[in-house]
Amino acid sequence: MATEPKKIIIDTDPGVDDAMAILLALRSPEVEVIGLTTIYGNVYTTLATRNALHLLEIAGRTDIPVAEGSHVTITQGTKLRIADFVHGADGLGNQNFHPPKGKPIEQSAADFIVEQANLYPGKITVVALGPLTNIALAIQQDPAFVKNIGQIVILGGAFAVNGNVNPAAEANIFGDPDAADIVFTCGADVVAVGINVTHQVVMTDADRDKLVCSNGKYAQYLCKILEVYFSYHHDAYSTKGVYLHDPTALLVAVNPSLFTYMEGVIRVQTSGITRGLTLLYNKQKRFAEITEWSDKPSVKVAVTVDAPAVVKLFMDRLMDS
Ligand SMILES: O=c1[nH]cnc2c1ncn2[C@@H]1O[C@H](CO)[C@@H](O)[C@H]1O
Repeated sequence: MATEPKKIIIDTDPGVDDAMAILLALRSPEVEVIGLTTIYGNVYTTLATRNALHLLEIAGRTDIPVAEGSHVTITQGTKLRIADFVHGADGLGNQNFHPPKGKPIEQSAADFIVEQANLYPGKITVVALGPLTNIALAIQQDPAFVKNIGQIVILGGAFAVNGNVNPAAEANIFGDPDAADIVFTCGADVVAVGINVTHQVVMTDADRDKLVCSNGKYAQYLCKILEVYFSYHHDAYSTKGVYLHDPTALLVAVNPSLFTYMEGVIRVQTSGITRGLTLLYNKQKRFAEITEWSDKPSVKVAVTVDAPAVVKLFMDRLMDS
């Protein structure tokens, strides 16, 4: 008996590696993308929406709705940290593509996520690739959301390693630490994939050459937008290639057995010099005192990844497109 594909909503701030993840999802029969919701992070939300619509037009999938998300943090903060130096001013490698023809739907991202979780209780997976504002809003808007949502896969956090914004914080959590703390402690089925895992998954310069030489339609598109992302990595890291953050997290929804996990309680530091720090309590010690981790629900955190298998799946599916 054929199993039905898993319904996923991708909450995204495209972004070069977001584009990789979205195109990979559209090439993955294990999942059905039922919507994209947008958020600030790699670009501002308005541009994220435009890029999401653009990517669906490139892919010939304008049947998939795009719902625009929040322009401010969960605490109404407007001083956002935008990573245009990683992805280019347009978020897609400074290619200045034509504006998309399509428009976002009238519903907000949070309303769309809540509605879909209600329509298909236990069946929807949200793959969150940016700051977690929209997901926290969904949790606040609907008390039944936590019970209705199937799973929330989060690209975010730096578990027992340095961050990528500063030594304490990873970019998506740093973008809205208050929202992240709400999502990690909400009680839903949450899986976190931090940069301790995604930094093991590298697309090398040689892999890029392979993409360039392939006839895959999506591969050809990605090659156009990769230059800025590659040169940022060459400057910022000593790795010979780029990290596949977003596609790696997407693959948790596609094939969870590519990873191993541990369970524990995650809290997020929301102020001070370690704002955005994610701290996992692994439950190996029973503390005498009540702590900020006591009585909070556990989540799953990815700890290892079959990196060669992830890179291969990514390459194969994009080259064969
Ligand atoms: O150095 C960086 N600063 C800010 N954002 C980054 C950096 N590297 C990658 N990303 C973006 O943030 C997420 C992973 O933390 C990824 O979505 C990536 O696109």
